Amino acid sequence: MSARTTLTVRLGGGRDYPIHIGAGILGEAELLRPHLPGRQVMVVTNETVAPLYLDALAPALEGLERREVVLPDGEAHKTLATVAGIWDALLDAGFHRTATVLALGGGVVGDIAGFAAACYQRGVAFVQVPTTLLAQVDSSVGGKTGVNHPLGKNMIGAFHQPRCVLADVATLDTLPERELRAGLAEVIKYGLIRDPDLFAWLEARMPALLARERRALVEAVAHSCRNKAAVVAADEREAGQRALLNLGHTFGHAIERVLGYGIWLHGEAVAAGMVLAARLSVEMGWLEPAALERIVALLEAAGLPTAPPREADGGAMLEAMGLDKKVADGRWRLVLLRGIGRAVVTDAFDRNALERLLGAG
Ligand SMILES: NC(=O)c1ccc[n+]([C@@H]2O[C@H](COP(=O)([O-])OP(=O)(O)OC[C@H]3O[C@@H](n4cnc5c(N)ncnc54)[C@H](O)[C@@H]3O)[C@@H](O)[C@H]2O)c1
Ligand SMILES: O=C(O)C(=O)C[C@@H](O)[C@H](O)[C@H](O)COP(=O)(O)O
Ligand SMILES: [Zn+2]
Repeated sequence: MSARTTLTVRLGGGRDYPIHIGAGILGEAELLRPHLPGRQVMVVTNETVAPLYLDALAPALEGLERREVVLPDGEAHKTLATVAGIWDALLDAGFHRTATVLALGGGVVGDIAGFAAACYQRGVAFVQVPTTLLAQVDSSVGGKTGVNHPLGKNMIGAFHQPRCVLADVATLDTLPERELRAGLAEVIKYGLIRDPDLFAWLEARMPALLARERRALVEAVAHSCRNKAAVVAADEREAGQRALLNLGHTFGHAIERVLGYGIWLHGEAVAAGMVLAARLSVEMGWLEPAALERIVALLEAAGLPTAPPREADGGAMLEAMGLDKKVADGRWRLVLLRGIGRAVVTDAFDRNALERLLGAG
């Protein structure tokens, strides 16, 4: 694979969009400019990312009417109140329907900014410039935007697709180690749900990824986005197979909520959640114990947790899981595994086994 690559998310109806992946592409105007409907751009970023990357982005926006909103950092700020602050800034600036909201940051900034864009004047253009591994491999693609509610993760939101995604892996140089590892959880997820070759590649290339070798990072982002783009193109609004992207998330979101948002990182909670899903799959006789061992070994190699934290009470986890967005008319659905690279969405799981697994039986 070359140092840079471009993929396309195929939605049809004139809504296809590019994902540009490379090192040092942040300031390249020609990648961004064709996707901006007007001259007004509101850059939404946070207090950590702004001093690191606002200047590097500037050449891409030269000559435009550019404003910034700098949010406080952290999952705890992924709230409706933060979104309201962005709407205030858009109105204060006199921004019109031809404005673009550009998210510069990780998944938290992207989810918040995307939701602000989805609602402002009933929807303005949105561009994603993800600067964490997790955001580059997952959250910047696919159009899920939104915020948390005290009772549940991502409970308030909208589907609002970006016009363009610009993933500059050079920005990952400054990412804290713990955040890099958290991003790897979502990469491993794609291997587990639909790409056994990616899983095997990760088993071989984990040291290179942890060493942040550029080539390995570009490949990991490209493999991940290729998988996500295919799933999203086939099922944009999660009527069916898109729910596979939720592997580990019913458990993971419950961990995040029960501990308090921001205590465990999203990727960490998803890692532990994927192991719980794999263990339940083994209990059901759907997954070979040897596959579970491979999954645990890969997550350990990435330095990720493979069990929920002791403080996450099983009963509280179950209660949180009952609010999951895949629950339909009270019928729970989980993403389970029938092999590495073969996930299913199912309501045919053993409730007693689930309760035993969480220590809530
Ligand atoms: N919309 C989706 O499809 C989707 C998919 C997966 C996750 N998510 C959401 O994404 C969020 C997690 O995103 P995340 O893991 O990117 O966390 P994050 O946005 O909190 O970023 C992690 C940390 O890294 C900092 N940071 C960002 N870029 C940096 C850089 N280049 N150098 C140094 N520091 C940097 C941030 O300020 C933050 O402190 C969760 O809220 C999760 O629910 C959404
Ligand atoms: O894009 C999707 O679809 C996903 O499920 C990707 C997940 O990694 C992501 O965490 C998403 O925000 C979870 O969605 P939710 O609908 O369960 O809130
Ligand atoms: Zn996720």
